[in-house]
Amino acid sequence: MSNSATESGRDARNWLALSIGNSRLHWAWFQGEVCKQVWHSPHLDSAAGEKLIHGWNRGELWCAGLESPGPPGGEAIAPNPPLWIASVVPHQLALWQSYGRFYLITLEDVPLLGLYPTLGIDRALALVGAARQWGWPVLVVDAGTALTLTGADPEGRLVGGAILPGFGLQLQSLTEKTAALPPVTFPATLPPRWALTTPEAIASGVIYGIGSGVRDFIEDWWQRFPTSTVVITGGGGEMLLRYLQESAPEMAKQAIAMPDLIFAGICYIKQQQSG
Ligand SMILES: Nc1ncnc2c1ncn2[C@@H]1O[C@H](COP(=O)(O)OP(=O)(O)OP(=O)(O)O)[C@@H](O)[C@H]1O
Ligand SMILES: CC(C)(CO)[C@@H](O)C(=O)NCCC(=O)O
Ligand SMILES: [K+]
Repeated sequence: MSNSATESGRDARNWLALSIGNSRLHWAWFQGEVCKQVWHSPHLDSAAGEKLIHGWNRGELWCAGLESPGPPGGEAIAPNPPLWIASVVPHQLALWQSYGRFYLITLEDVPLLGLYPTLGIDRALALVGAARQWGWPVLVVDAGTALTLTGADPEGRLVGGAILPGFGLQLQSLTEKTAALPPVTFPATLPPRWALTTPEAIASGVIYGIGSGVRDFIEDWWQRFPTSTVVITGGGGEMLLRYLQESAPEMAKQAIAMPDLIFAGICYIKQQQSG
């Protein structure tokens, strides 16, 4: 095979996945089924989105001339990549609809039994992404802006789940709705449970509060499905695992961290649709 044929073969297999979350955009660059790179960017305004699409349409390397979004290191990506999108934020979705190779993933595309119509597509995709690797039954804990638990039974039927404010949102709401509580940045390590400063007391309340809640949900899940895999994902996933390692080491050993779980789900759906 000539060099250029190899090149174009590789380029044809290039595609992008975009998961539009409530706080950020999550991007992945794929070649076929191989995820080459994952990165995150802020939500874009329409000018930034149009600039990016304009570049793609002109056949420019997709990240050319843009500071964001673009993969760290700025590796070359083929022009006009198909863009597979999952969104839980309608106004951010509108931006991408003018792009010619735009594919929107909806609940109808997800082969999961017992779905309810307003279930978040991110939750559905995380579930099938986890099951593809670990099988059913499976429980996904996604520590994003909202923290969600989503479980499915041995037949791949949604059992249900729960939604609560995530780490960042809990910290932020305390600051915003009280007079005396200062902004607290997300700590890198577990705070002391019995804190003697205000910032640590806030961090303790939020982290041990969320952590023990999640632990209780997992215990309940294992009562129902003792062999189920538990997968932890989302920006707050590391903190959650740190909590479990300290407070419930046996549980932590059995929990699997998959930071890029949503992309496993998107890749699976794309494959199904591409035949
Ligand atoms: N350095 C950090 N500062 C603040 N929050 C952090 C930090 N690291 C992790 N987090 C936590 O992770 C969350 C971000 O996780 P993730 O990237 O999954 O979600 P997101 O982008 O906020 O959410 P979504 O996907 O819902 O937009 C924050 O809301 C917070 O709970
Ligand atoms: C819960 C979030 C915000 C998590 O990203 C998202 O999945 C969503 O908007 N869900 C819709 C409601 C539901 O899942 O029942
Ligand atoms: K979210």
